[in-house]
Amino acid sequence: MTERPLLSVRNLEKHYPIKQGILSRQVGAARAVDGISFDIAEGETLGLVGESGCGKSTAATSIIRLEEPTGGEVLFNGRNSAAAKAGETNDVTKFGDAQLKAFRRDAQMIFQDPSSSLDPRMTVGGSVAELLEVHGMTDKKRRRAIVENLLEDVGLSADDYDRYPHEFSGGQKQRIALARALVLNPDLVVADEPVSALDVSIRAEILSLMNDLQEKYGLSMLFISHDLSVIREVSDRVAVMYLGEIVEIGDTEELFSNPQHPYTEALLSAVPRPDPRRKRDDIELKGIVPSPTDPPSGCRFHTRCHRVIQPDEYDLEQSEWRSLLNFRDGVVKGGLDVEATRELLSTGPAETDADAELEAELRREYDLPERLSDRAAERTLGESIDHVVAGEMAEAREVLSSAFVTPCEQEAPSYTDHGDGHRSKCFLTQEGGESLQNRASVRND
Ligand SMILES: Nc1ncnc2c1ncn2[C@@H]1O[C@H](COP(=O)(O)OP(=O)(O)OP(=O)(O)O)[C@@H](O)[C@H]1O
Repeated sequence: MTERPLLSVRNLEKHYPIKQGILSRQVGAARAVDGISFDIAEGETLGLVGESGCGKSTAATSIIRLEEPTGGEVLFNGRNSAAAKAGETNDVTKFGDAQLKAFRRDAQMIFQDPSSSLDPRMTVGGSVAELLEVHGMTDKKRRRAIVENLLEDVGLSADDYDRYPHEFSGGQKQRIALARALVLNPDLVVADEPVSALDVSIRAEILSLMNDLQEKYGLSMLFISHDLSVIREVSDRVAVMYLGEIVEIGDTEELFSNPQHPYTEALLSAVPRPDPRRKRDDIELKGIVPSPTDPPSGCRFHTRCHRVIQPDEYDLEQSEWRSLLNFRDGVVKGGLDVEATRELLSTGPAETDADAELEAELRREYDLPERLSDRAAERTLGESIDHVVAGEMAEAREVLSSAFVTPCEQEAPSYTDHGDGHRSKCFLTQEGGESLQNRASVRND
């Protein structure tokens, strides 16, 4: 690793305004990327992983300045981007037109759909060579020679120069997109889900080609995927993103073998195992990713976390505590439709006790046992369910939101350093310094 990283992203933000009314007044913001920081060294691949909607693509397009970031810095030390020129900024977010043009040589992007970067009316060679022309190469023969060479480098043939995109398969089109990304000899390639749209049989070929090209061209890469197996294969380091934030970052093998954030742990538990007979505790990530327009308070993952912290006064099974918070949120945030549940039950046998049946159904719906293992918590839960059954929702909300509060929602955790650049953002490892592996494993049965 050289002293100065090729790319340093610092507190990068992209907030989309939410407007309403005829005057289009701004009423809020979608915090798609909300203060992310990382470095990418020369020749290094950083994998960026997370569920759909967590902000990966927005991070990519903001870094490359296809969209204007709303905050933070993107410090870039590429060959042509003027960083070397005394007195000029190396912050991409502040680049003027000339610097931006140079940056567009140094930093290239590859998208999930290769067709998006290919003009169907141009030969593939023409659309790759076009970039050389735009950046000042006037010699047509030279352009053709360079592109023919490159087509061979990406596993196509020089003869493919005069063919059109529709004559190629998806995998071949992604090879052409790679040639297009590489023709200006960039320092950085940002690849956003480059193999997700391809047949599984083709994926391995393209990934291995990308690995080879990276070595040959000495590229740095930001590789985005929702698929941890793909990320593991290509990345030197991995950043895990959740709802606009990076919750964990570290060397690939370290992060995979010793995850420090419950979200990473849950993502890893969903990766297919080489040997399915090997026992492992599957962690089911329940619920959808909350909206970046209204992210949860404190730790953003607390609404789904299987390790969400209990207050000292209770001694509940961890899964009970999770269910209790889900029930609380259902009542408090209005996700629970008591009348619909009651109506559904009213089709059952007439002689059953409707209120008792409703209580049982609510407990079933939220995976709450007949009785919680903690007596005080059970008393409070019982009281709140009585209110719900009686239709006293305000009272139920009051009881639940004052009795069941997790420290995880009260303030945001800061990063804990686990050594060698491995950092995570969770109270569990922050407070005791104890690793997740040393804690009792948590299962969702
Ligand atoms: N132009 C926009 N205006 C408002 N919100 C947006 C806009 N573009 C994206 N978002 C929101 O920002 C969040 C992050 O989206 P983004 O596409 O970056 O996520 P992602 O992790 O790349 O997901 P995917 O893998 O599905 O593309 C989403 O909630 C999305 O709805």
